[in-house]
Amino acid sequence: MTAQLNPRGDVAVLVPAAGAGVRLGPGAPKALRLLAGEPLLVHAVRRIATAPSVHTIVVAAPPAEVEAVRQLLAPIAESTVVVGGSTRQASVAAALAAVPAGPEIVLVHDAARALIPPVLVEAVAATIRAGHDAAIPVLPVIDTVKEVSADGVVLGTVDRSALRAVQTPQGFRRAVLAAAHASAVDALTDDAGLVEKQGVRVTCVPGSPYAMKITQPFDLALAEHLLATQPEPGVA
Ligand SMILES: Nc1ccn([C@@H]2O[C@H](COP(=O)(O)OP(=O)(O)OP(=O)(O)O)[C@@H](O)[C@H]2O)c(=O)n1
Ligand SMILES: C[C@](O)(CO)[C@H](O)COP(=O)(O)O
Repeated sequence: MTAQLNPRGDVAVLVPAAGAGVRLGPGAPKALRLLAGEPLLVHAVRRIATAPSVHTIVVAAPPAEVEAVRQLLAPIAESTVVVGGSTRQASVAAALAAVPAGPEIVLVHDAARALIPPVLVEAVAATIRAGHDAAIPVLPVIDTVKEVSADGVVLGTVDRSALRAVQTPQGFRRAVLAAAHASAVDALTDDAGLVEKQGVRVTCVPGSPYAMKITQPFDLALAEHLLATQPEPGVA
């Protein structure tokens, strides 16, 4: 049954899903690759739609797949599907432009992070609601990190105590994200990077291992295993 979003919710979630998935190997665009028999995008949107604050979902789809994505998501959740861009940043900008008047909190969530726990959506949104301009989920870096030269020689060991691995959903006050995209010059890998360039303070919240990004074949295998053996508590 199609999930109805909360008409009194204050959160719009943008889902960039237009990437090719080159690192996953040959095949369909990554958001349409199957995980436990369903496209990654379906997993992500179904979980986002479960979060009680979500008012709007806008998906940026691969240009050749816009109609297919509309049909795919119709039975899952109310959503708007727009044409994605040639970079992640362009896809987010296209989705942002389609957010209707109303939600003042905007989250950006990668379709590639298909196992997103709805509680993480709520935690990031709550941080913005509490008065922060921008919030990102992070995890500690658990490996020793080295700086290495182009020819593979160690230059030094980095102090990892201040390093964090960054996930999505990244959350913003709507006006802050809009201003950052309007002023963007270079393509950056995440939206927090754009608002940092505007001098905006970005607050960290605890991330989740389930919000892992499916990038390489190993990640897809891991996600399959997690779904089969250790599904996130509270997620069907
Ligand atoms: N032009 C693009 C590129 C990426 N994305 C989205 O941004 C998210 C994060 O990107 P990543 O996981 O790195 O996906 P790809 O760019 O598809 O990966 P690759 O670099 O392996 O091709 C993904 O949900 C992807 O679909 C997008 O909407 N538009
Ligand atoms: C937004 C992101 O998922 C945060 O970790 C990441 O920056 C996407 O970048 P990628 O280079 O496309 O993996």
